Amino acid sequence: MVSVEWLVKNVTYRPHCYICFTWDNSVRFLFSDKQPFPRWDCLYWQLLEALRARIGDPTRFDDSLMQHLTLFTEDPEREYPNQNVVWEKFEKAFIAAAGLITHAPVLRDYIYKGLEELYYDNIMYLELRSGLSRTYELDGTIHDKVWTLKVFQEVTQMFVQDHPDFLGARIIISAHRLSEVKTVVKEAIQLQKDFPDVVAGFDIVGREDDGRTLWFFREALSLPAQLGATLPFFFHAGETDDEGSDVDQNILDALLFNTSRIGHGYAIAHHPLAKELSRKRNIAVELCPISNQVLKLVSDLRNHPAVVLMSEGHPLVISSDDPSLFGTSGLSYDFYQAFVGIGGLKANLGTLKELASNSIRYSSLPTNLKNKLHDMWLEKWDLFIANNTTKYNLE
Ligand SMILES: O=c1[nH]cnc2c1ncn2[C@@H]1O[C@H](CO)[C@@H](O)[C@H]1O
Repeated sequence: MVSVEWLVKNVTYRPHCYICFTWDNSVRFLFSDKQPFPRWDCLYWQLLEALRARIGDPTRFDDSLMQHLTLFTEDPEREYPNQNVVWEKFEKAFIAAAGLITHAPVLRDYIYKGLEELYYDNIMYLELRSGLSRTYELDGTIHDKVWTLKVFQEVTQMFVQDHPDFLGARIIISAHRLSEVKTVVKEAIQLQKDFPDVVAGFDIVGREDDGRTLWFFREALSLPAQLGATLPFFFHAGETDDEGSDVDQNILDALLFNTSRIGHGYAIAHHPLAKELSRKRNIAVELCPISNQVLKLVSDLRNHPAVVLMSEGHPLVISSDDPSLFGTSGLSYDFYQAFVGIGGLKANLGTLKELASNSIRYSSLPTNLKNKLHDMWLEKWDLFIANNTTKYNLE
């Protein structure tokens, strides 16, 4: 969520930060008040402060750290020849960042800073997918998910106090498809009950193509209904061009499990029944145009199925997926790509207005807050148009 520039230039310069270079050319970070013990993936931890004092060119070193935390490369065609290679690097970057972000004092600053970056891009409300990782203190004390969720709630409230035109933020609790999904569903049910204002729902994340299907998790996903609990689903589904495979069925299963939105939904184009269901039930597809290009799902946006969805008036919203890993921040970059690349020559101001309005319409907010947010946004929109009619020739 937060730019890697901040992670490297601010967070890694804080005291007690250790680094380790792994055998598979990745890095790990750990804050500790004593020399950390070797781990299976990390034999030798070095205090960053001491390491930086020894090396000649700290700027180059910091640049190399940033490269570990993003997908940026000078030569993407050569470095990432296919989806497998780029996904491997992608997951490594998440693991590298985790050591920094899950340090309890950093997490507080990180959430605040993340909201700030969105706020500077005129974003007024956030729905964030998060695994709610456990967090750790300098002495090794571990906090559980409840603690992490409370911190998210506290920091968000603080941010809203400081920025009254920001409405708030909610979390979609996300389980990695390689994890114990059933356990996470049970936890999520409880957290949704205890924090109904903060927990929007549940999702399963991680690479879809070589992972377990939604159908594989059917028992876990039936739990909320069986227990009479509220746990709206916001499934990633159809982030694949692997037509006809088991994972290609996820999109239909997501709908049959009553998903509230569909993350990516790239595969929807060749499932007419799923497309019809999604349209009829008014289930929006979350487009992530930059993610789809960087992670090599599509090389040219004009070939993105959303080109057709948009011209059919299918419910669509824009999402940035993992902005800092793609070297972007906020949402404007993705709006731009959707506008120019997917909307094409027929896109106009009305396209942008519809997409922005959809963000609110298809959010998980209760109706009264949705209306409030929509009014707040419309006022800003009208003011912008009024002030810029001549400048941008908006007539
Ligand atoms: O676009 C995506 N599709 C599926 N999974 C994703 C995407 N972006 C991030 N993650 C997953 O979220 C985890 C971090 O919490 C990562 O491990 C990654 O697998």
